[in-house]
Amino acid sequence: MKQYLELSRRIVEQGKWVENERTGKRCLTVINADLTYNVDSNEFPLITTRKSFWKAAIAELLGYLRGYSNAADFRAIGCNTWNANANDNADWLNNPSRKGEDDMGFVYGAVARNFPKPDGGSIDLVRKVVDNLSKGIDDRGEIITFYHPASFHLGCLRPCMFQHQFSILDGYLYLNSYQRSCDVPLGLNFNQVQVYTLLALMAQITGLKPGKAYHKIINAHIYEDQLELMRDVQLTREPFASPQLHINPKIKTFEDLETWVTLDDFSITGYEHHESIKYPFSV
Ligand SMILES: Nc1nc(=O)c2c([nH]1)NC[C@@H]1CN(c3ccc(C(=O)N[C@@H](CCC(=O)O)C(=O)O)cc3)CN21
Ligand SMILES: O=c1ccn([C@H]2C[C@H](O)[C@@H](COP(=O)(O)O)O2)c(=O)[nH]1
Repeated sequence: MKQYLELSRRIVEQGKWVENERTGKRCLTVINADLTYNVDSNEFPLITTRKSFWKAAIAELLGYLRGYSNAADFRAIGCNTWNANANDNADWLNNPSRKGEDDMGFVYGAVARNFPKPDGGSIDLVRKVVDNLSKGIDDRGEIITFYHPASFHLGCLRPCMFQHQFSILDGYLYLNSYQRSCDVPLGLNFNQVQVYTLLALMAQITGLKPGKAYHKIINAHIYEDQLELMRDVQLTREPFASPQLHINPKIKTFEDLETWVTLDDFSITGYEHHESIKYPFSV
């Protein structure tokens, strides 16, 4: 929580204004932030200076791992975050490759699970990483990437948290996650949960002990219509201690994640928080 507040404060105090053409709004922006999460000691990086709807963030992660590319599939598992990008953005609505209501196109997990090969066919990057880690193999390239620039025209949004690399060292599993663009008031609240949970889940299904997760953010910003709430409300609140995340120990394989796992398999204890803040969302 301290890292989140420090980054938010840094943007408020040192950020520069940048015009964003896609949303038509200005963003107060800083470049580069490195956050570390202690998955080994179960310090779940949940925002405490406002109420966090953390389950939706885990649902979004599950949808990515399953390769979903439709906002209705995300809604069905408890996540509403893709409705606007799938259905309310004029550029995407006019894109001839959009396959109707709720279609997100070729994005995120759909890319990683079917990563196109230049010589034809595709590979499943998630499966490859899970299979190797389960055998204790780290080939120094255990990378799940959602980033496929040649396909950007086929999706509603470029991936923001675009790559996750796993490493094994001394029996511990580590994760480095990369994020090119970060909406700190709204997106980061979810992205912190996702980086943490991805390492915890991957360790659990591969039989490794979770170590640290490292989260690198490149462009970290606050939209102009979010600034007042962040500066005058959220940043004036005192944070509480981190809660703990509990994952159903019956989840043992990637197939479990793909088939029966729901949000009921995740719970937290020790979550003390201030009241919710409703930040504006830019489509
Ligand atoms: N401008 C923007 N910011 C983002 O963070 C973002 C995008 N666009 N587009 C793609 C995804 C969708 N994400 C979202 C979308 C909505 C919320 C949101 O409204 N969160 C609310 C409540 C969520 C709920 O009730 O489940 C929040 O208060 O955190 C968060 C992340 C993250 N990403
Ligand atoms: O997981 C996510 C997904 C998206 N965001 C934010 C970051 C930006 O504010 C927008 C995406 O806009 P671009 O013009 O494509 O950069 O969504 C996030 O923070 N986390």
